Order: sequence, then C-alpha cells, then structure tokens
Amino acid sequence: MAATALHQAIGTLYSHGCFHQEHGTASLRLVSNGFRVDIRLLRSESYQSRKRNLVVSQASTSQTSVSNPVSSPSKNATTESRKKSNEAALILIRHGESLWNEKNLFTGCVDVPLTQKGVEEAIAAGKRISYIPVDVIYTSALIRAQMTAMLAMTQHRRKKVPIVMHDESEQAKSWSRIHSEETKKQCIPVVTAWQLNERMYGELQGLNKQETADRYGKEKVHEWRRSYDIPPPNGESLEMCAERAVAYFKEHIEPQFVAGKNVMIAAHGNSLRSIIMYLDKLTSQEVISLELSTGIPMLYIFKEGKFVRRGSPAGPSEAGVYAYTKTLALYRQKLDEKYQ
Ligand SMILES: O=C(O)[C@@H](CO)OP(=O)(O)O
Repeated sequence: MAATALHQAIGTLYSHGCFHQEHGTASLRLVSNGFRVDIRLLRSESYQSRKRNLVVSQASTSQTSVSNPVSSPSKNATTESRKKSNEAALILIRHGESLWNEKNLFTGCVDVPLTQKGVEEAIAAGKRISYIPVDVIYTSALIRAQMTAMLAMTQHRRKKVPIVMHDESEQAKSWSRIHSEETKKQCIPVVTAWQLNERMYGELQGLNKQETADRYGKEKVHEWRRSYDIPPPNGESLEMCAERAVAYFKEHIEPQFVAGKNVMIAAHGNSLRSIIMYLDKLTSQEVISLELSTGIPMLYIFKEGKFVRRGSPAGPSEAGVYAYTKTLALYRQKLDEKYQ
C-alpha cells in the first residue's frame, strides 16, 4: 500500500518532466500523495553546463594530464563528449482499439479502422510522447496503425508534419515530391511496411474469439493465440511473424539509430511482441506471456549499440514512460522554451 503510494508520488514527479535517474546533484523536495520525496535532479541550464564542463574536462585530463574542471573544452574533447552522449529514442506503440477489437473478432491482416475509444487512446498516447523527439515514423500497412501514428503526432510539441512516403512506383514518388527544402525540414517521413503488419490469422480472421473457444476448446484456441511456433489454420505463428518483422527492423529501422535518428513504430500486438523479443532478448517462453495494451507507448533508448528499455511494456507507469535521459530532458526544455 505504502509502496504503491510512493511509486505514484515518484511517477507524479517524473511526469513533470526533466528528471533523470542517474544524474544530478541539485536536490529538490516535493510532496505528493503524502510522501516527501527528496530527489537529486538535473534541473537548470547552469547546472547542465557545469556538468558538461566537468565531463569534458575529465576527458581532456585523461588525454593531456592537465586537470582543470572548469576550463573550456578543447575541440576534440567537445566532439568526444558529444559522441559519448549520442543516443536515439525508439517509441513503440500498439494501435488504439479497433472496431474488431471491440467486437472481439480475430483481426490479423484485415484492415479495420479504430473505434472512437481507439482514436482517444491514440491522442492520449500522443500526449505522453509529446516531448520525445521523432525523426522518422514506421507503421504497418494497416490503417489502424497509421491512424494511431497520425493521431498521436497531432499532439507533438514540435509540430512537425508527418508525411506518408509513396515510393511504390516512380510516378507515385514524383507526384508526391515536395519542392521546398525548408518545408521538408518541417516534415517527418512516415514509412509504411507490410512486414510490420499484425500476424496473419488465417482461417480465424473474422471469427469471434469467444465463439471459437467454445467450438474448438479453450486450450486449442489459447495454443493458436499464444504459442510461439504453432500457427492457426493457414495462418502465421508468432515465430513466422517475428521472422519478417525482425528482419525488417534489422535491415531498415536499426540503421536509423546508428545515424542518430529518433524513431516511432506504430504496429500491432504480435509484430511488436516480435520486435520486443529481439530488443529485450526474450526467450520464446517469455515472449508468449507478454501482453501489450492498445495505445500505450513504450520507450527505448539506443546508446552505444544497445537498446535499453525505459518504459515497461507489461504495465508502463508514468515513471517508466517518462524516465527521461539527460538528452531527452534537454530536448524537452528546448521545446518548452520555443513553443510555450
Ligand atoms: O486478432 C488479432 O489480430 C490479435 C490482436 O488483436 O489477436 P490476439 O490477441 O490473439 O493476438
């Protein structure tokens, strides 16, 4: 009970923005839910500058043996420290509730739109990620994922315009060309890929989940829905879905992080499970018990070639989703200054 209230209190603090678990010496005392919380935090620009200077001077010290913690950084040291702090954000979001989620029907690759509740979930998700940088968006080829991405981006503080890329033919490419470099800079490319689609549910698509369980037995249907390598009749198993989704992630999305781009992926329960299995190195046993809620954004940070999860897919708390890194905190601060 007390622990829950304490978690809520900490969540409230995180939801106010620029806190980071690992940094900071300035202390702040806040009272929430009856708890007094003393935290060390990264707070002011002057503190950040001092912290930056400190890091840089340590770097130059190791190279030159000259120690002056407040001296200006050398050019090399600055580049080095920038390299060190390089990180990129990855937001994963399962689409909001669809009309067939609402009706409890197997959906798979049937292209069903969001319900009103799904629209609201997507907007709420957008609010939660409105301070996280997004440079490129990937969605499945299905409208429920695309609606979710677009609706979420209506809430983003940066106010860039998400634009669906059409490169299915030379004509589509040329007819959708943008003729202003300035405008291009204010756009976020949205790449759609069938490989990120929901797993193909075969002969179950369109059937009611409860009626199917009544007909074939609860165990059989559970096996079709949640085993790793047993496909439903003429459909894809999670393993088959993972093969195409993860291959796409590795080939097309991972290079974006290496280039320092922040990525959002709007997709589906099973294509995202597959990607999370890869990112979190889950076993096939672990992945089958992973349930993703509709419209809840999850955050990963890519740094030094590794993905680190900062929001829990199982039940993200405010604190989990908003566990900002130093770079994200700075981004947020800049947006606040520019768009208040
Ligand atoms: O019907 C579907 O396409 C999926 C996701 O809604 O169902 P399941 O929960 O079995 O993965």
